[in-house]
Amino acid sequence: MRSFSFTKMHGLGNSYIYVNMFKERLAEEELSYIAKRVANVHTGIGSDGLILICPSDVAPVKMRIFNSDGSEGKNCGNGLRCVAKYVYEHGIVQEKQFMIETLSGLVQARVFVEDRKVNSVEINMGKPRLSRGEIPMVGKENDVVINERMDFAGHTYYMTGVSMGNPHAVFYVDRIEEAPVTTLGPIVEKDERFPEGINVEFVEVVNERELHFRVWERGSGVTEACGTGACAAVVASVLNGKTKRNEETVVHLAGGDLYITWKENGDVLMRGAAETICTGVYYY
Ligand SMILES: N[C@@H](CCC[C@H](N)C(=O)O)C(=O)O
Repeated sequence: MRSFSFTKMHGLGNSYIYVNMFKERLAEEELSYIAKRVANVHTGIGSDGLILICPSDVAPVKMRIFNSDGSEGKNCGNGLRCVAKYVYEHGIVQEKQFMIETLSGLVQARVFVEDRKVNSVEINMGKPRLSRGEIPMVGKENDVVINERMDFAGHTYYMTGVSMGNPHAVFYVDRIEEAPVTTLGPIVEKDERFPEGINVEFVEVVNERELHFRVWERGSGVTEACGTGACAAVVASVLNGKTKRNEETVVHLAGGDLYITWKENGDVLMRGAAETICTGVYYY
């Protein structure tokens, strides 16, 4: 029987099993299988997926994220904050500001420390990518998708598309409690107009500085929070004239709040909590 040490962490209830690949060895061809196994709440540990904290050639650390269905994502906002907390608290980095490599590029992390513990983290997520080609979405490669009329399952909706290194479809609703997360979410996720699938976000605008938010994540379904999704929601809201550029917006997710600013220079800043739940050894 094989085993590895893990740490379970969460960002606003979006939980992953984190494995320190500076110490552990997992076979590349087994990663998808391991993600599915550990995520299972009955027969595994229970999580939204698996995150590997890996050595990098271009930064002090690299994050890889696998959803609970075993698919590999290219970015994860809540995961980045937890990785930043982990590497700082485990002495893998000594600075309070450092770069993290992801499959979609480099981001900058800044940890806020009290009594040697990281209590919140800010990530500069870089610039959103807005063209259909970048999201990716079928159609004219360079066109943006802002409040575009789209039909799903015979009904008409209006969608804004944003990539934060991973793809997001943002829909506005009048009341967040009535958002069709579990009905429309899976239909949009697998729609053939999104060749790599898509994360689906529902947003209620409270005012110019506050949004309510729920998510159906590609590869994991309903989760308590999605960091990249919350960034996409703020970018979409600026593009739709609902919130302001260069001003912090509070996004209320099911698991708590994130503070997000789409800066004048194009970068998106995301700030919020990162928590350790437990550590253990997993046998498989
Ligand atoms: N929960 C994450 C996003 C995880 C990956 C996503 N499901 C995808 O496949 O793109 C976040 O906090 O951003």
